[in-house]
Amino acid sequence: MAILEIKHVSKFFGGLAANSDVSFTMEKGMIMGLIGPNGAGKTTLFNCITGFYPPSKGEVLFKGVRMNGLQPNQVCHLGMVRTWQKVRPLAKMTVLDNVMVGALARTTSLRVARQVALEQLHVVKLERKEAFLAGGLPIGERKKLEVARVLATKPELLLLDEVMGGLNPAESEEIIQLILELRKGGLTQMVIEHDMKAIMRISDRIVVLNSGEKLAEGVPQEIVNNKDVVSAYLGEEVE
Ligand SMILES: Nc1ncnc2c1ncn2[C@@H]1O[C@H](COP(=O)(O)OP(=O)(O)OP(=O)(O)O)[C@@H](O)[C@H]1O
Repeated sequence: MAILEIKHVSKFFGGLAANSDVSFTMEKGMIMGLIGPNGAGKTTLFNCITGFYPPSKGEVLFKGVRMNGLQPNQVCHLGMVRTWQKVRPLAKMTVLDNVMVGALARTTSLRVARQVALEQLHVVKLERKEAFLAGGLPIGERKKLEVARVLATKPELLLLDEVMGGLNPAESEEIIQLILELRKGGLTQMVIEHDMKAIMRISDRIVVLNSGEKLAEGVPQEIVNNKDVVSAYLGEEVE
């Protein structure tokens, strides 16, 4: 059974269709790349999947359960969680406490939450910063902190929204390796990313959105060779 089924999802803001009749499915353990030009509707689709917006039409099934109408915390509890393009850590709290907030979605024990948070800081290689204030971290480490915080909620499906945005090549490479490590551990992931080389490397399949609609879907090689995709990205580097 597919872990995620997006069925004919549309989202309207007044007269604007930010998502229009989008359908695709994801199998457990895969990485799905979600790409498209600016304003294509990628973040809106994340919001519709994870309960931040109710879809105007269509439905989202996670592990066969209908997500429409659920709140983000309920969706998180069922095992699906997203990161944000613009990371906003709890600036005046330590790095460890930030990650404990994620862990507390699953436990009421501070001791257990601390243990889970330390494990996740180790996964993202931020363990040496556990006592630092989150607000003082540089952007590369803030992004890792955001990933640790959502990992601490123990998701089965993780949605990453431009987690490499604003990072230098070395920091991006660290995130790529992290995403690949998480896949090895069996975590299913959907990744929005503008860095085409990165998305081609990590994705098992890719969905392309354009003006709210699904323009194409396939393995990376099919997407690179798709004329419609190339023309949607005219002027942007696809390979
Ligand atoms: N809350 C909102 N109210 C009104 N319009 C919105 C809202 N959120 C998004 N939009 C519009 O919906 C369209 C899709 O936006 P969205 O942010 O989903 O695109 P995107 O593909 O994630 O873009 P980017 O790559 O620039 O982040 C845009 O035209 C945007 O202005």
